[in-house]
Amino acid sequence: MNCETMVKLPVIDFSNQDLKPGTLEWDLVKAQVRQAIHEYSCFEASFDKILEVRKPLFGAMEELFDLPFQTKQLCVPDKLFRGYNRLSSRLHESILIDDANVAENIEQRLTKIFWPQGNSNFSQTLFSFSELASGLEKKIRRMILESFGVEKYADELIDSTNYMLRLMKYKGQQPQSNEPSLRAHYDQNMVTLLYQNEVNGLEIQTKHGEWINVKPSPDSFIVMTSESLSVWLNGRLRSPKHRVMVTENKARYCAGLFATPKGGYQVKIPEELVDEQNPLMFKPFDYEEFLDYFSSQLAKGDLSAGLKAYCSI
Ligand SMILES: O=C(O)CCC(=O)C(=O)O
Ligand SMILES: [Fe+2]
Repeated sequence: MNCETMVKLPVIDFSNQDLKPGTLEWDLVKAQVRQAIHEYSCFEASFDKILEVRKPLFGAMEELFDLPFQTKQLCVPDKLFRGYNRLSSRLHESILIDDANVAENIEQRLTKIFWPQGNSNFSQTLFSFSELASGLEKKIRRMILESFGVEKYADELIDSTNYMLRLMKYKGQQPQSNEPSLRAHYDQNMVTLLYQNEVNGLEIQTKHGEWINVKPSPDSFIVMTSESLSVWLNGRLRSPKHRVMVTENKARYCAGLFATPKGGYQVKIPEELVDEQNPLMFKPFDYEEFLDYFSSQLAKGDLSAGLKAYCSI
C-alpha cells in the first residue's frame, strides 16, 4: 500500500569540492551524516556536480534499455542481468557492471557487448557517473568510520571495495495499481547510492515501521547504509528496508552504485567495537562466498536469507 507520510529524509550538502578530513566543514557534515543514519539509515546527499551528467546518463540508459529484450538477455551473463522475473519483479529490468569505477571495465563489460564497434559517449557517461558517485561514497564512508572512532580501517576497507553499478529501468504503471515494482528488501552490500530520473517510487521504511516516499531533487543521491556495514560495525547501525512502487505511467530510470566488499577479502569486525557491553555478533565473512549462498537461497524461493542470518554467532 502506498501510504504517503509527512516525513522527509534529511538533506546533506556535499557540493563543496574542498570537503577534506580534518576541516571544520568536514566535521560539521560528518555530524549530520551520523545523525541521519542514526535516525533513518538513509539521507539525501546533494552534490551539484552530478547535474552535469544527468541528461547524458538517462539518455544512455534509455539507449541501453531500448535494445531488444532478447539481445540483453542473451548478451549479458545471467548473474548480471535481471529481466522481468519472478524474484525481483515483472516490472523491473537491470544490468550490473562490477568494478565500474575503472573506465576499462565499463568499456569491456558493457559497451563492447552491445556496440562492438564502440560507443565512446556511452562509456564516458557511465564512467563519469561512477567516478562521481564512488568519490562521494568514499567521503561518506570515511565520515561514518570516523564517527565510530574506527577511521584507522578506512583505507583498507575502501581499497577492498567493488563499486558495482546497477542500471535499472522500471515500467510505468497506472496510478491506481499497487503492485510493487521492486519487492521490499535490505541491501546486503556496504553503502548504496541511488540516482534517479524525475519519476519517483522509492519507499524507505523507518525504524518505527512507517514507509516514507522518497522524492529526491535532481542534484541529489539517496544514500543508504546497508547490511555489510551494519555487520562490520557489530550491529551499531541498521540498514533500511526499502521497495519501489511506481505509480506513474512513465518509465523510471535509476542508476545505483553499490559499494560491496571485494571477493577474497575477509570482512571482520574491528576489535575496538567489541567489549563486554557489545559482544561479538557476527563471524568474519567473504562477500562473494555469501553471494553464492544468497543466490542459491533466492533460487529456491527463500527470500528471507540475508547476510545477518548467514554470519550471526
Ligand atoms: O530503484 C531504486 O530506487 C532502488 C533499487 C534498489 O533498491 C536495489 O537495486 O537494491
Ligand atoms: Fe535495494
